[in-house]
Amino acid sequence: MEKLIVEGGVALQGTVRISGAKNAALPLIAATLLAPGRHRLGNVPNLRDTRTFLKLMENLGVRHERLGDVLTIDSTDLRSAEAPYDLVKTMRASVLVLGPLLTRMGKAKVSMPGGCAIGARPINFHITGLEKLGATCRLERGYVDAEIDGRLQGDTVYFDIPTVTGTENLLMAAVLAEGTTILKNAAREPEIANLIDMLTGMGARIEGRNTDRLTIHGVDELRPADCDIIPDRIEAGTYLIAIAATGGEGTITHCNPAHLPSLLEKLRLTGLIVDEGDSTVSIRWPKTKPRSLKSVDIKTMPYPGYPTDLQAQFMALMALSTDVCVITETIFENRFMHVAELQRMGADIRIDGHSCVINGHGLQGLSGAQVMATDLRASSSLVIAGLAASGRTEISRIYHLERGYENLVEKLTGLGARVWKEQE
Ligand SMILES: CC(=O)N[C@H]1[C@@H](OP(=O)(O)OP(=O)(O)OC[C@H]2O[C@@H](n3ccc(=O)[nH]c3=O)[C@H](O)[C@@H]2O)O[C@H](CO)[C@@H](O)[C@@H]1O
Ligand SMILES: C=C(OP(=O)(O)O)C(=O)O
Repeated sequence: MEKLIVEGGVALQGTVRISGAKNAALPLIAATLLAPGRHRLGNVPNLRDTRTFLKLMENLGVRHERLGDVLTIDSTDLRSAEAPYDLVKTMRASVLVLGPLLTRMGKAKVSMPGGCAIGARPINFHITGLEKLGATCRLERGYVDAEIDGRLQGDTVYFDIPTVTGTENLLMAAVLAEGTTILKNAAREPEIANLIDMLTGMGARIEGRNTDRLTIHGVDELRPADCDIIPDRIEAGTYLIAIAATGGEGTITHCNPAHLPSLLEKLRLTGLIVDEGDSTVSIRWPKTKPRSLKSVDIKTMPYPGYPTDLQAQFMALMALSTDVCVITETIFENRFMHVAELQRMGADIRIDGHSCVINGHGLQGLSGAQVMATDLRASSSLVIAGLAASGRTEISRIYHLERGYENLVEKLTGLGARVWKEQE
C-alpha cells in the first residue's frame, strides 16, 4: 500500500487545471446502458472510481475505449443485468446501474452498496421510487432484485430528502417509461443537469432542469449521444481551499465558478479576494500583513447550499483561522472522521453532535504528523492540513484519495508543493 508524504509550509502559487467531475461521469456512463450504439463522453476523469465503474459495465457486456479524456462506450451487446457485490462494495455509485438496467433489460440484480465511513446511506428512496413506477423489488441476500412486467409506468415520485443518486436513478428509469413521471423534491446538483443534458441528447424529453421538480415524458426509444462531463466542483473547491490554507495565491482553470456559489462566498468572508472569470477562479490576499483568515461558520445543505463533499476541507482551513466558528453537517450522520486526524496535527476542534466547534490557531497553527485517510474527502482535508503544517505529514490509506482526485501529486507539485508517494 502507498502513503502520501507532504513536507508542509510552502505557500502554493500558480495555476491548476480542474478535471471532469467524478459524480457526473459515473451517472453519464450508467446512462449509456439505456441505448445500444456508440456513445461518446468527453472530459472523463481517469480515477479509481471511473475505472471501477467501467469494470462493472464490462461485466454487464458493455465495451469501451479511452483516448485521452474521451471515452467511447458501446452497450449494444448487454448480456447481464447483475451488479455483483465485489464490484459494488468499493463504490456506492454502482447503484446507478439499477434504473437503466431495469429499463433496458426488464430486470436488475444489484448488490446493496452498504454503509461506509460517512454514514448508513440507505437506498430506500431509489427502491420506493422504482416501485411507484411499477417495478417489483425484493431484497434478498444483500441484493436488490428488481423486475418489471412490460414497461415502467409514469407516476409521481416525491423524495422525502433530495437524493442525488436517487434522482439520477429515477430519471434514467423514467425516460423510457410509458407516460409522464414527475419527480418532486428532486436534487438540484449540477451533476443532475449534466445527466439531463446527456439524456436529452439521447432523445429523452425532460422539463425542469436545475429545479426540484422534474417532469419526464417517456419516449419509446433512445439513441446514442455525445456529451461532455462538467468540471469537478469538489476538486475545484479543494484546490482553492488548499491554496488559501498555505497562505498562497493562485488560479484554478477549466472550472465552472457558477457551480461553487456557497464556497466562493464563504472564502470571501474569510477575507480573501476571490475573482471569478468565465471558467477560472483566482484567490489572492488583501495588502495588509500579516496574512490571516477570519473564522466563518458553515452548514452543509443540498445544492445550492454548502456541499457536504467540501465540509472536511473547509474544517482544515478553519483550524488555521484566527477565531472560533461552527461547522454543522446535516447530510451524513458520520462525516467527522477527519476530526481525530486533524487533532493529531494540532487542530483545536470539539465535536458537539452534528456540529464541530473549531478554535483557529492561525496560519502557522498546525504541525505535521502521521495520520490515516478514512474516506475520500476526509483524506483531502488531511492533505490540505499537511500542506499548511510545519514539518512532515505522512498520510496512509491514500487509495481513498485516488477515488476522486486525478493526478493529485502532479497537480500539487505544479503549484509548488513538496508532496510524493512512498510504499508503506
Ligand atoms: C456518486 C455521488 O454522486 N455521490 C454524491 C451523492 O451521494 P448520494 O447520492 O449517495 O447521496 P444522497 O443525495 O442520496 O444523500 C442525501 C441524504 O439522503 C439520505 N438518503 C438517500 C437515499 C435514500 O434512498 N435514502 C436516504 O435516506 C442519505 O443517507 C443522506 O442523508 O450526493 C452526496 C450528497 O451531496 C455526496 O456527498 C456524494 O458525493
Ligand atoms: C461521498 C463521495 O462519494 P461517493 O458517494 O461515491 O461515496 C464523495 O465524492 O465525496
